[in-house]
Amino acid sequence: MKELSNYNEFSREEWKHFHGEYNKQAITNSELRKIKSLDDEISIEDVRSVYAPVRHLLHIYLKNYRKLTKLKNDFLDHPNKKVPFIIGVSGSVAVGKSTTARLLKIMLERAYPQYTVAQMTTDGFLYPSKVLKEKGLMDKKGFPQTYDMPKLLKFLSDVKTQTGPIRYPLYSHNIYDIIPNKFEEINNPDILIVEGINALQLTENTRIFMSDFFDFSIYIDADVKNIEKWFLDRFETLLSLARNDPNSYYYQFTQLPEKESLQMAKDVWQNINYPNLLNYIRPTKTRADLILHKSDDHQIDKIYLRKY
Ligand SMILES: Nc1ncnc2c1ncn2[C@@H]1O[C@H](COP(=O)(O)OP(=O)(O)O)[C@@H](O)[C@H]1O
Ligand SMILES: CC(C)(COP(=O)(O)O)[C@@H](O)C(=O)NCCC(=O)O
Repeated sequence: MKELSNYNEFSREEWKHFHGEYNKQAITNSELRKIKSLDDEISIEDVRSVYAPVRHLLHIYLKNYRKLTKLKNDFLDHPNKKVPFIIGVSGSVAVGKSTTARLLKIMLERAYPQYTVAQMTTDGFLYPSKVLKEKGLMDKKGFPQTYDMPKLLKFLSDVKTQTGPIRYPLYSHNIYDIIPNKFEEINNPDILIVEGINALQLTENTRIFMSDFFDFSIYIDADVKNIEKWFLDRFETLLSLARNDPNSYYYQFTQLPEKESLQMAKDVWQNINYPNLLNYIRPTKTRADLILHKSDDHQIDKIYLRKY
């Protein structure tokens, strides 16, 4: 069976017609500036042609989800309380998950001001460096065994079942570690977007998986050579931000000759992030409801929507 045979494939030309409100709720340049992570350049054209129909599709799923939740509660004679609709976003390190998640958040908030939308990354559930060092996993960061999955699954279960604020830990690329004693809160939003390389993975030794909590899932795909380039570009940006910041993890590399620091980043890609993509992330692609494939300039060139 072909890898994507259970998906309908669309070009951006075909996809852009898939909503009844083309050009309505258009996003402005100033709003776009808000969602940019580091040096990215999401094009207005992508927002109009690709992400606006995605937003519309998400709204269809959301309306259906709410209806079903209510009917189920009626059936059980339970009061109908709000349960967050969770969107999972997965894909390689540096493919643009957080940029996409932020864009979707802004677009959903703008189109549906009646909904509260929250967004977070699973990075905060990586074990702290101290624990990774003890386990000999420092050169495997991002691999499935480097995440505290029971804690992450408990967190998602709390989001679906509790009504008050729920805390979660934070990871910083700048210090390359979990930030000690720093937490963020999720407070019963209408929509929660969860992005992470592990979002669609099946966990060993648990009865449930992250995807059990997702009401819609997206995988961001691109050719490996492009992702590697984006990883290296981001590394350079992090390096230039760290030049005057001795507290940054990246500061040490600013002291090396440029050729050496770039080679080091290439090694990190080759020895950690690429094997992770090949063995643990890419195999989860066909679990997503929607696959967005990017071309070399980050523009989405193909869209795959799951048939069943
Ligand atoms: N649509 C885009 N256009 C241009 N650059 C982008 C886009 N999306 C991501 N990038 C860039 O690619 C790199 C990785 O993006 P990021 O969102 O941090 O990825 P992830 O969350 O998957 O690790 C960053 O340098 C970011 O600025
Ligand atoms: C923390 C991460 C696993 C998360 O991935 P991301 O948010 O970059 O998609 C990744 O950025 C990472 O640190 N990987 C380990 C190797 C490295 O890039 O330094």
